[in-house]
Amino acid sequence: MRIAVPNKGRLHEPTIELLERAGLHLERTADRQLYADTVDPDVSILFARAADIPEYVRDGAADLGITGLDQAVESGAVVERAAAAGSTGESEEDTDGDGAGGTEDTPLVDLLDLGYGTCRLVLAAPEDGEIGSVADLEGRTVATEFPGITRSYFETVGVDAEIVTVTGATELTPHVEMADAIVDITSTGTTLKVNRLAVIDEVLESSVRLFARSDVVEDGKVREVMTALESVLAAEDKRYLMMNAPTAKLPDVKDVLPGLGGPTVMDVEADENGDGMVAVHAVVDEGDVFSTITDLKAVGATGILVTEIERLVE
Ligand SMILES: Nc1ncnc2c1ncn2[C@@H]1O[C@H](COP(=O)(O)OP(=O)(O)OP(=O)(O)O)[C@@H](O)[C@H]1O
Ligand SMILES: O=P(O)(O)OC[C@H]1O[C@H](OP(=O)(O)OP(=O)(O)O)[C@H](O)[C@@H]1O
Ligand SMILES: [Mg+2]
Repeated sequence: MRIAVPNKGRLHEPTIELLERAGLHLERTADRQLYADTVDPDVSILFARAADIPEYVRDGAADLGITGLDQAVESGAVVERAAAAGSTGESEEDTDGDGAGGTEDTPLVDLLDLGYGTCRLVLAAPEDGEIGSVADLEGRTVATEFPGITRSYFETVGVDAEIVTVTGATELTPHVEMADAIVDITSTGTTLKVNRLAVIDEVLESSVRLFARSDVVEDGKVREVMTALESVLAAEDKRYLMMNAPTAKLPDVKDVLPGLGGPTVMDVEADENGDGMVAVHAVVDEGDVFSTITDLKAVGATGILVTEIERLVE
């Protein structure tokens, strides 16, 4: 089974890190290699441009792909969100398949939101300029790296604008009379601000997803990879707490722990006075750690350890 992942750009490093944390260690010898084996003999990695990954998956060159939702929609694919159990669910976003000129009806299934590369595709125009709403763009020019999504957006809002395709530095185009507005990615908003551009409308919300072709969604290996990635995401905002407590205080300790299920309790040697002691382990939300520790100390827990969790399979 092959997974296509970004070969460069801002999505490359976090994607490799995620695969590693999921236990799919890459075995590669040189940088810029196009292909890598993993510790699992049945899983290999293809490195491709983020924009090409949807096509690799649709064509069957890869079974899974990791890239931005914006790239999947721009590829012209119909993007379906996976239902919880894995069967294909409803269509998401404005992905009627003709958006970016795609003709084939091969859906891409959005299996998992991987939680990074979070950004918005927005329509923006110079601050204090003539363009204050999308209607002002009738007969005007819009520059973008996403011509398919942009064309589809203008069709939906019923405004006839000319689309100019650029491959980068889109924010510059309104200032050199190439375009009256742009459709581009924003996350912190810094680039728009520096270029004195104001957001007029939101076109698409995006983040990095795990995509599959619909015919491989139920495949056992695909499920395994998905579970491994999910286990990393599930562990991210959890911490593992370990502590000792007098056996007599165990009910109080249990009351304080908002853990996943009940805590694990083990007998340990009695203290110097011969009183019974237990070791208690529990998984708690990262956001609860601070207050939980205060409460645990108050009920007599000692030797409290907090550690990160690599993966959590529920
Ligand atoms: N500022 C941003 N914040 C969050 N996510 C972003 C941002 N810019 C881009 N992305 C996401 O990353 C994807 C790829 O963008 P990136 O610029 O890294 O790749 P690229 O354009 O193919 O690479 P390069 O620009 O080096 O050729 C985008 O499609 C989008 O999903
Ligand atoms: O809202 P911000 O945080 O400022 O991010 C937005 C910028 O990030 C992306 O560019 P990128 O850094 O990928 O450069 P690129 O144009 O070379 O792809 C995007 O094209 C915007 O220009
Ligand atoms: Mg970029």
